Amino acid sequence: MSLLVKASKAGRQIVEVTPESAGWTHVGFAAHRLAPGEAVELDTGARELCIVVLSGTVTVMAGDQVWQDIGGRSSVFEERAPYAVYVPLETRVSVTASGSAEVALCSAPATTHRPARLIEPSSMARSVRGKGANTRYVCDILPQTAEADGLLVVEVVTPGGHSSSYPPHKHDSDNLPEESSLEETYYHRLNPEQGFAFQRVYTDDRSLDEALAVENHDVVMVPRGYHPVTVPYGYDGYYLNVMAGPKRIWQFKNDPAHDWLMSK
Ligand SMILES: O=C(O)C[C@@H](O)[C@H](O)C(=O)CO
Repeated sequence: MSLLVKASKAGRQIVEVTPESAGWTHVGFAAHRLAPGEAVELDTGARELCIVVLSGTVTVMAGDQVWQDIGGRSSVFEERAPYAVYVPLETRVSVTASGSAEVALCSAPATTHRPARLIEPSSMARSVRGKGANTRYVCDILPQTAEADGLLVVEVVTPGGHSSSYPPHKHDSDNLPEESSLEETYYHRLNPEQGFAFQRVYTDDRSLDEALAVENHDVVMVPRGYHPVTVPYGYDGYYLNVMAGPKRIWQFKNDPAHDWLMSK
């Protein structure tokens, strides 16, 4: 099975990964393009959900709570954090677009009945990582310091000609404090949209070693292994990461072969 999930060019649902389709246990991801007035409705069931308003403006209803006209980014490449909503398990949800909108639905198994909440852009830490052609821009949407059962959500902009998730790192061994075990999805966007990027997913023994050409809206599933990204000159890359695993801690290990880059 390829780790690349191609996006649908038309229709409301752009792409979807479920634990069943991925053959794993925790992470669920879907992206939807909504026309004005169009809605996506669901019941969270046994999962918690983080709705990320990637672009446009939407109204979110979760149980008896409503957040009217949240969002406002014209594109994921606009230099500002998104609005997001955390929704606990067993909750009826609707997301209705005010104008054209793109939303991400990020989910993981949950057991705690905590209140639904708006996650304001002002509460999200934005940081710059790396140097030179490894510089990238990170926004922590639902980090491990924020309440949730299992979900971690982060977005990253990689300028054209740069690498990110690099030096290559992995988090596939439940071996804290050295490393945690987290499944992960990458929802890729390119600007301009005809661009492409590359992501490699590989393990130390190379029993898994896939080099994937990703286009706008494609998802890469990372069940295990190192997972660096490079974006060619002329195009900027964006991805939204969803991670979850047995413990809600992001503790990664760099590939020893490339760890020297940290002190370059
Ligand atoms: O540092 C980066 O370039 C982004 C990565 O941390 C990315 O969020 C990831 O790989 C998470 O495991």
